[in-house]
Amino acid sequence: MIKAFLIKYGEIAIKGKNRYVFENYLVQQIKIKLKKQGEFVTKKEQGRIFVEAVSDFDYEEVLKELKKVFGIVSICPVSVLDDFDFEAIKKLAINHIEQEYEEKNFTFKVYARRANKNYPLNSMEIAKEIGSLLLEEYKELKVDVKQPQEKIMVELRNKVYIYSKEVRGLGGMPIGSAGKAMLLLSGGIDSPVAGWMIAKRGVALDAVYYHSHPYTSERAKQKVIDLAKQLGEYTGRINLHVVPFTDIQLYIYETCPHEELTIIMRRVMMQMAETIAKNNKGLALVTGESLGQVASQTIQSLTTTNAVCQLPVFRPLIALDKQEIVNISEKIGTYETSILPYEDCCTIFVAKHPVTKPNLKSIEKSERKLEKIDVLIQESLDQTEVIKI
Ligand SMILES: Nc1ncnc2c1ncn2[C@@H]1O[C@H](COP(=O)(O)OP(=O)(O)OP(=O)(O)O)[C@@H](O)[C@H]1O
Repeated sequence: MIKAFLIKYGEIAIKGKNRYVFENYLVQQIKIKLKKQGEFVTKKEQGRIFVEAVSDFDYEEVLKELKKVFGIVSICPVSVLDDFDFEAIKKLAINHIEQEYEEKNFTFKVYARRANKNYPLNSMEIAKEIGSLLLEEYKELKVDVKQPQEKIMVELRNKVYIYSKEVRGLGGMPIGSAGKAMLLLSGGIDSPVAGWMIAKRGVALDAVYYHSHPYTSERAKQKVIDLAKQLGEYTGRINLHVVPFTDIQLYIYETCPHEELTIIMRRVMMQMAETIAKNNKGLALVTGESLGQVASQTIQSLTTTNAVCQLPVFRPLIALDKQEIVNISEKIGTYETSILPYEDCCTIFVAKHPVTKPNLKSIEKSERKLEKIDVLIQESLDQTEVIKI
């Protein structure tokens, strides 16, 4: 049975002197992901990562987990041997084909590499010997040196490795290698996708959700928790900050011109997210905004929102169409939850004709009427519930 995997990574390999830092993050993420799958030895080995099971494990489940680790470009199930005796290597090759292929009727080419140049056979000879062996053993196999369906890799390094299948990983950078950010997570389609995209660049995530009970229900909150869990499958631990937002929203509603509600509310959200981020080592904010999607997502609106933030605001969906966002959300598994029909606080207090080109000065003028806002913000931050996902 296959008990090991060779993990290949792309972008990390072109890092300079601090490449090892990124490799360490990747090893750490793999270890975290496989924790519940059994016992594994995970270590760096010559520009790749080698994962070997030392207990029983579920092959499909382990592959599924590894396919959710950012930084991995491909996963090769590998047959491994400590014995360099060529007869033993031949047996390993047969074993490998037996385990990896039900139908043995493909074209193939053997590629060999050896680290020890004193080994009695050179790479060409190893490839030739193993190729002839496979042809002899499986009558339906054919060699195709130009466009083989299967590439059989035989590598003699510190151990003997034989692999032939490469399962594609997600790519990107390992979580944590690019710091941490605070995701503004609503129950919609967009923000989970935005979080996933930023996490793919190596950013660990915390999340904040503004909950306007009783205008938004417990089910709306549960939906956000479920989305955070689905996102957590890729990002690892997320601290979800559930901020009570009703009093703030009502106060803005009573005090400010209704056409400015959305933009003022958004500025308060960003301001609070920034405070929570700064208290939790967050280096940036992330939102699911996409240019032109709604009134609060025009260039003028985004500029007005940015004006209240010191931290950088990442909007990875800014140039994506709705369908492109939907496609990603289906791929990462958040779509079905996102389309559940529970209300969001932004949609409840929305004006009929919101400003689409807000002017910062007039927004600030309206905000000056919000004399109690600092007190309300502080109360709401004090009552924030932190859910560990
Ligand atoms: N209740 C909320 N809690 C936390 N963040 C929110 C909330 N509502 C909106 N946001 C943030 O503001 C962004 C824009 O929200 P808006 O409702 O305008 O757009 P949207 O396109 O419907 O986004 P989404 O699909 O993510 O809900 C969201 O992507 C999210 O990052």
